Amino acid sequence: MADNNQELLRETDRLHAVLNEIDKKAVKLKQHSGGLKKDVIHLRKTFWDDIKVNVDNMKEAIETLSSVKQQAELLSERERGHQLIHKQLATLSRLKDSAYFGRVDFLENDESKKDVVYLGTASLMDENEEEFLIYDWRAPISSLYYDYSPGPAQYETMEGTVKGEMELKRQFIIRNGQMKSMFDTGVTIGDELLKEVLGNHADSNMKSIVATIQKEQNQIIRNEKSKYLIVQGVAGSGKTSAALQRVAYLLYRHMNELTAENIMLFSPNPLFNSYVATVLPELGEDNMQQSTFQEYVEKRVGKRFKLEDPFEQMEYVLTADKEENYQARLKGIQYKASMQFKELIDDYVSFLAKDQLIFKHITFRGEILISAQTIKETFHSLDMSISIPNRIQLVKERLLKELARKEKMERKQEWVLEESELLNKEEYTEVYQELRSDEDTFDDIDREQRLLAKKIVKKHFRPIIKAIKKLKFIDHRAIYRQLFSGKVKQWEKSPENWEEICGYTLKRLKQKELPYEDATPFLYLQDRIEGQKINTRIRYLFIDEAQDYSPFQFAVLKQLFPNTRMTILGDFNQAIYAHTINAPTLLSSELYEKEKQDRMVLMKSYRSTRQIVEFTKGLVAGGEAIEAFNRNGEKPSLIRTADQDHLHRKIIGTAKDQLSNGHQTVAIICKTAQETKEAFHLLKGELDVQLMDKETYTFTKGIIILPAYLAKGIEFDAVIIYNASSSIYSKEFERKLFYTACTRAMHDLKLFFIAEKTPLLRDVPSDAFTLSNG
Ligand SMILES: Nc1ncnc2c1ncn2[C@@H]1O[C@H](COP(=O)(O)OP(=O)(O)OP(=O)(O)O)[C@@H](O)[C@H]1O
Repeated sequence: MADNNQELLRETDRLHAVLNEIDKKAVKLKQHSGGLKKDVIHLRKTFWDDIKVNVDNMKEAIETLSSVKQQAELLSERERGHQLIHKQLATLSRLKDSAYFGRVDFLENDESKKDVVYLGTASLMDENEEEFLIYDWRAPISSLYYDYSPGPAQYETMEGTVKGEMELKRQFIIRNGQMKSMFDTGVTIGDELLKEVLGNHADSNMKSIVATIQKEQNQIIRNEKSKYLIVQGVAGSGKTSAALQRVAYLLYRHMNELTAENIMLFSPNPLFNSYVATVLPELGEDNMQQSTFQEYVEKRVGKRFKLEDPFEQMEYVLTADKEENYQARLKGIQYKASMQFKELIDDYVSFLAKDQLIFKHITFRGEILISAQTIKETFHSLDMSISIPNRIQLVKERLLKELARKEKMERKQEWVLEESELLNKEEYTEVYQELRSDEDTFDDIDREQRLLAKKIVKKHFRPIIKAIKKLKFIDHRAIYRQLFSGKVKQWEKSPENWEEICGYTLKRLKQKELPYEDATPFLYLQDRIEGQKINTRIRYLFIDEAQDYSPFQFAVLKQLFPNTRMTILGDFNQAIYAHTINAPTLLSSELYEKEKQDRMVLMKSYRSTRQIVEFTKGLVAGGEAIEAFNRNGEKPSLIRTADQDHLHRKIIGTAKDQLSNGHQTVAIICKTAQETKEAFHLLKGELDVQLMDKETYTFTKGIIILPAYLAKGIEFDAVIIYNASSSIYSKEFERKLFYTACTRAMHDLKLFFIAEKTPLLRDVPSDAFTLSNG
């Protein structure tokens, strides 16, 4: 047994021996690094000494260039070497703190000697570089630790399955190089260690979970089979954690051909980006690329519209139900997320191909250089059987030719002469020098003037050429608007309420606003006309909070990343956007070809105490199946208050108590940004509270106040639901938002309300919470 003193002594001795080896390795590396550093400094100082610069003739110039190149290569090789050592030293320092966290003894079938495998965040060899003192947790054999309890066990390698018997499984807690505890486990990963980890306080950064990865999470981390790996996991089941460890795993598995530059994570908001940013560096890996879908859309829409973000749309859906267009917009949001709308756009593209594409004039100095009508005629003069994007390319070529002709003609214009007279001295000298280098021309005044004119016109035409190359002559705004106009109002495939949807959309587009629900269709239509943009750099894409994406968005992502493997993680119970009401999302299996998808389901929640999970599972349909990890705390409390003033007094007292009880992050979660702002102004005089809005990129410990949709993906020691009254959370479609808010709590959940509590609590068993008057 692990508490056997002899065993503990043996393990402590081994730990010391390993630490010793780490020290020795570090010393060696430092010596080597010192040498390299000197080399680098020396090379930089003497870079030009060994190079004979000679550019008198071509041959000499080539020789000079090649010796510069050689010298630069030498320098960069030394620099790379230095960086590598720096990285290795950082790994050793991590191992010095916590060398390993697990051990398995495994006897392979038909072998007489067992393998003793110690698992840590990186591997370490012995002095002779023969035996592994520590195995990286991502090594094939390490899988045993996550997948089996003692008994028959097996693991996969490149060569096939290795079978045998696991004779021992042991866990260690090693901190600052000290053995804090160790225990042998029977079950997969002992509850003890997990309980200890989960009982800790929340941080403003996520932590790595390598020591306690659960079997089903390990399957997600190591899955390499399918193009689409789809994970439906209940709140707090470790989806984001598994995704990040999976990134680390992939970087290890494919270390020679994959770098962090080839992996991208789409996350729900910028705050989440900073929340997860420390996990990979903690594991010694570089962070993957991170973005939000909105960032991608924004970049592409550019300045053409005032683009709405998903949070503004959410705010509208939650607060504007009294506005006259509300229903029309809601229907529009749902329709525009669907594949039906995508099909309608496809039909529209065929219609455009005939003769309805809209172009912009190409203008110069306030005059039309090439009219939209001419561009249109050019487009329609081309063979109809050629695809639109190819025809656009041909139009582009012709426009560039035409522009070259116009550029020549422009040189004779009066303004060019005027501008050449107005050139300042520097500009003139520059031109003059250029002319001088052109043999025998400097005394030819006419020639000089012509060249000057050429240069001036060229400078002015450059932005036009650039715009043409970027296909700016297509009027995408007008084309999208036309889709909703009288001209094409009656589509065979248009939905019942198409007129209403058109009315609302046109109103927004005319104000140069692009509602969030129109952003994806707008870009899709643009791509159908210009040709698709394809990203080949990203080889693995992770989409967290996948329930927020519509089938239409997925169609666009699939086109953008045709060869990318995707890991798609989400929870249908947290689908809070209006387009997901009774509609498929990125988690729906019908979006994927059967043979290309692998689906995993996580039912156990690790984040919250058993009492919080028992409460929150009553909030959603099918919640009975959600399992709680067995960690105890207080039951959530519902506190009735008389009015807003009373509510505030109670919240202030509760938040302060939670902090003094040792909770480090306390979140007051409101329904909307509007409610958050109002509450913040009323509370801030008496409570040290930080306001979080969509522009907040980081948060620190203490009390924060934020709307529920920004709390997505994040967790807090204690959560206060600001106002769970029936007047605030009254509609069925707010259920998932309410569930998302409550499931952010790790240890403590308190809900306040005025007069009557929300009807969304109706199915929560009364013994799952305490109810009191404040
Ligand atoms: N195997 C594990 N060992 C230790 N901690 C774990 C493990 N799995 C999950 N956790 C912890 O549970 C919490 C929730 O994990 P995570 O945020 O990854 O869940 P999620 O499924 O993405 O949640 P949500 O959908 O609610 O945002 C985190 O604190 C995480 O560290």
